[in-house]
Amino acid sequence: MVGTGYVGLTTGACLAGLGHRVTCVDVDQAKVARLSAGRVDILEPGLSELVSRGLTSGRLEFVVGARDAVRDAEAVFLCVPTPMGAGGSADLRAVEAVTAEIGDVIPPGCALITKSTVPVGTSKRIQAMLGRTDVPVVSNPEFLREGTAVEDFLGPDRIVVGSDDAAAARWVGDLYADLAAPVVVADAASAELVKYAANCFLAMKLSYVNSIAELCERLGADIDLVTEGMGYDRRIGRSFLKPGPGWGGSCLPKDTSALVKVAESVQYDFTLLTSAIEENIAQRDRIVAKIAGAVGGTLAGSRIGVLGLAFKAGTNDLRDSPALAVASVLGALGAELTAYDPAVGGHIDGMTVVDDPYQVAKAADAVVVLTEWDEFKRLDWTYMAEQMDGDSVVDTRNLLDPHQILDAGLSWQGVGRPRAALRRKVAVS
Ligand SMILES: NC(=O)c1ccc[n+]([C@@H]2O[C@H](COP(=O)([O-])OP(=O)(O)OC[C@H]3O[C@@H](n4cnc5c(N)ncnc54)[C@H](O)[C@@H]3O)[C@@H](O)[C@H]2O)c1
Ligand SMILES: O=c1ccn([C@@H]2O[C@H](COP(=O)(O)OP(=O)(O)O[C@H]3O[C@H](CO)[C@@H](O)[C@H](O)[C@H]3O)[C@@H](O)[C@H]2O)c(=O)[nH]1
Repeated sequence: MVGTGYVGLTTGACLAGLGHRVTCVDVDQAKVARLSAGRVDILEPGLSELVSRGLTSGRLEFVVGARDAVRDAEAVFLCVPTPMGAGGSADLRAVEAVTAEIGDVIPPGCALITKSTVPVGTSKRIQAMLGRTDVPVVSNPEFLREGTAVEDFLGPDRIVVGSDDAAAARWVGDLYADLAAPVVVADAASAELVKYAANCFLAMKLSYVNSIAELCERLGADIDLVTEGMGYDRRIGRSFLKPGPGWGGSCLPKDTSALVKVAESVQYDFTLLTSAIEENIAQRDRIVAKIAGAVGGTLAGSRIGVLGLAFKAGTNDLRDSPALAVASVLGALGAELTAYDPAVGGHIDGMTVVDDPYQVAKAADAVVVLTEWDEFKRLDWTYMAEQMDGDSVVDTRNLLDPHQILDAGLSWQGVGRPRAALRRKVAVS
């Protein structure tokens, strides 16, 4: 397993738990030392336990240096980063570096598997770089979500394996036999495209929901009721319908951008997807405007309490966090920010990060919810109101019970929920 991040560590620890012998490799020596001592830095329920069990059983080990690690491997998984590169395409330097590092020492017959998200054509490129016909290259994209990585890995909706060597693809699919998930066996290009097609579909779904939320505000409808009504249609589904400050995280932004670039490379103008990306920026700007409105129109000199910094609840990952993006625009426009996130501490430029949620309310003109942590629902909002100078609460995740906020003497604004929508929700039977 090359790369011990969200994907590599989860895959390694889970496969060890399923009985495989796994060596996890990273270039980060300090991380390897921590992991070898059983210390996991990321917030992933169940992962520490799996790592400890793997270490104790001897089925899991952590090392620096891929060359030695792959010498007697039957399968090598590439789980290294593929961030957004200059110009918006996927940056494949880590994938290529590992391929170059191990290319001449992978044993014949060993499958080289891309679990990293890589553009269509990467399997072919790796095969060409290897210059070997005795090492099949297989695409096996990963669909786990951060915050539920172990649960998602062990209970996937599907496994996708793709290669121009069909037998190798099926062999990789068999590694997951214990997971009882449907296995889609494909050619390499199709498997690589599944990953982008899925992530970009999710991003488009969210941009669509955020657009409908905007319409709700302008038309006096309630997005919670609209999405509830939509979600019962099994063709649409109930999940991924929550409006918010925009979608983010380490995957959706870079993967949407990369697919636009892939489309450009074959002269296809993917306007549906570029619109979804533009809509995501517009959503962030509308949220900033809403917050500005809540402090009287001028952010300069205002004091804003920020609840939530992570890109979604359940993770301490700040990569491409919409919460941080909104906060940084507020800061750039002159607002003074005090922020709290249950999973994030330390210094962040442009704001004071505190470790007590009530401190964000101190002398604040407005308090803004940017990440949907359940903990914020349980705050004593009467006490929050007493701490504040102003009375505005902007709930960009529609997380709080508006009635509780109003009862505390504060004003409440959500997303796609005009004030008229504060009436009781219509029950669906
Ligand atoms: N994070 C997710 O939820 C998720 C889900 C599915 C797919 N993916 C994809 O999986 C890939 C990895 O993502 P991640 O979030 O796990 O990354 P990450 O940043 O959490 O971890 C990557 C790890 O790879 C290590 N690394 C970098 N270069 C290396 C090299 N040359 N040799 C060995 N190790 C090296 C880094 O030190 C780091 O520990 C990306 O392509 C991503 O798009 C991520
Ligand atoms: O109803 C919703 C659901 C999500 N989001 C936002 O969308 C973003 C992405 O959320 P999520 O998809 O849960 O995060 P990730 O952990 O990045 O997972 C995505 O990206 C991974 C990396 O490719 C894939 O493996 C997963 O299948 C895919 O869901 C976050 O900012 C969320 O706050 C909403 O605003 N409303």
